[in-house]
Amino acid sequence: MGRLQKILIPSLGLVLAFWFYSARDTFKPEMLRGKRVIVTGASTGIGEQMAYHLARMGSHLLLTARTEAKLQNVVRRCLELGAASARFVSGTMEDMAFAQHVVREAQTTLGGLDMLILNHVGASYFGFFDGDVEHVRKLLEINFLSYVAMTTSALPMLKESEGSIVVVSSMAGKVGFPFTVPYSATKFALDGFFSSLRQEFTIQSINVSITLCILGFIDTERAVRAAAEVLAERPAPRDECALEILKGAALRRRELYYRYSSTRLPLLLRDCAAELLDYLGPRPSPFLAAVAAARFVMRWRHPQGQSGARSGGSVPCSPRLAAEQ
Ligand SMILES: NC(=O)C1=CN([C@@H]2O[C@H](COP(=O)(O)OP(=O)(O)OC[C@H]3O[C@@H](n4cnc5c(N)ncnc54)[C@H](OP(=O)(O)O)[C@@H]3O)[C@@H](O)[C@H]2O)C=CC1
Ligand SMILES: CC(C)CCC[C@@H](C)[C@H]1CC[C@H]2[C@@H]3C(=O)C=C4C[C@@H](O)CC[C@]4(C)[C@H]3CC[C@]12C
Repeated sequence: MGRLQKILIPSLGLVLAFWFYSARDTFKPEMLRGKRVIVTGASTGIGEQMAYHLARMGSHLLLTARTEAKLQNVVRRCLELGAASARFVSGTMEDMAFAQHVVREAQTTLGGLDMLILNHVGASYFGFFDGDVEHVRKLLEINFLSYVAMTTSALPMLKESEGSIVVVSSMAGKVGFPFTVPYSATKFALDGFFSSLRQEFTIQSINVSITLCILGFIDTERAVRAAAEVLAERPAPRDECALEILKGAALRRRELYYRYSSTRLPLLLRDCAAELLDYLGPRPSPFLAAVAAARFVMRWRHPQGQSGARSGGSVPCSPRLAAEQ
């Protein structure tokens, strides 16, 4: 009886705590109706899918990316799907002045902002770190500094609306993963900045939520092109991923994990047995990695039609694949 009490009561407590914590509120699409939302990196991939979901929910959309022609199509589709309004601004997030300009557009065209979704990501390579420091700097500007610049400019509007910031990050921003060294560094930086900022908001009673999204492998074109040959894991669907991000944002969650089994569960292991995770965890299948490396060497020797490898400075035996545009 004594042993039963010792095990049963704490277990029951844990189950109740988990149930209470995970079922606090439920998402309803009306939560996003009429909301004024910026989505960055909205010309393709997860950002494009978020724009379509928001359009169906009746939000006002301001979309951005570099490629005008793609943005035009996404805006047209958003209007067909029922967006309250949809427009775009095209430009590069390498330029902090452009990042700030997008936020000013929300002020002038939407009269304010309820949600800032930071999702864009600059092109990088999927292969061994090649020592290119300039590439790391440029990627930090696109994937990290522009997020900081947009947040800073948008804060007065977000304070006014008691709105939300959504930061799209990755498992590679929580654990070290081979072949994504520069990318991973930029995602870790996001966690440091936004998790600290969230604490300051709490101390200052600033009612702006920050949702950090920890994603696993998703089936967007660029990710599949870059990594599907090397990774044993099957990518998760981008439209479902986009909806989960929006649900987490609307419910003002601090972090969200998609998919849970390939993100939250390995992270629990990281926190209690980091070396075990290094050994077991985010590691490509050795067989697939060898096949990819062999294919890479073939392409490197016969570069016709090859799109992935950069000329000069790259390590010939690295499985650098077509992650660059
Ligand atoms: N797919 C995956 O497996 C995973 C993705 N993630 C994260 O999800 C987010 C979306 O990823 P995903 O949809 O796969 O990415 P995509 O490569 O499909 O899309 C990236 C978007 O960013 C835009 N972009 C690229 N460079 C710039 C730039 N210099 N300035 C402005 N915009 C730019 C692109 O448009 P354009 O080229 O027109 O500028 C595009 O709209 C990213 O933050 C990524 O890190 C996280 C984990 C896994
Ligand atoms: C602990 C393990 C069970 C989970 C491992 C998850 C691994 C396989 C997942 C987590 C994050 C994923 C990468 C990512 O975030 C974004 C990109 C950019 C894209 O252009 C090319 C693909 C790439 C590198 C993804 C590759 C697969 C990664 C490493």
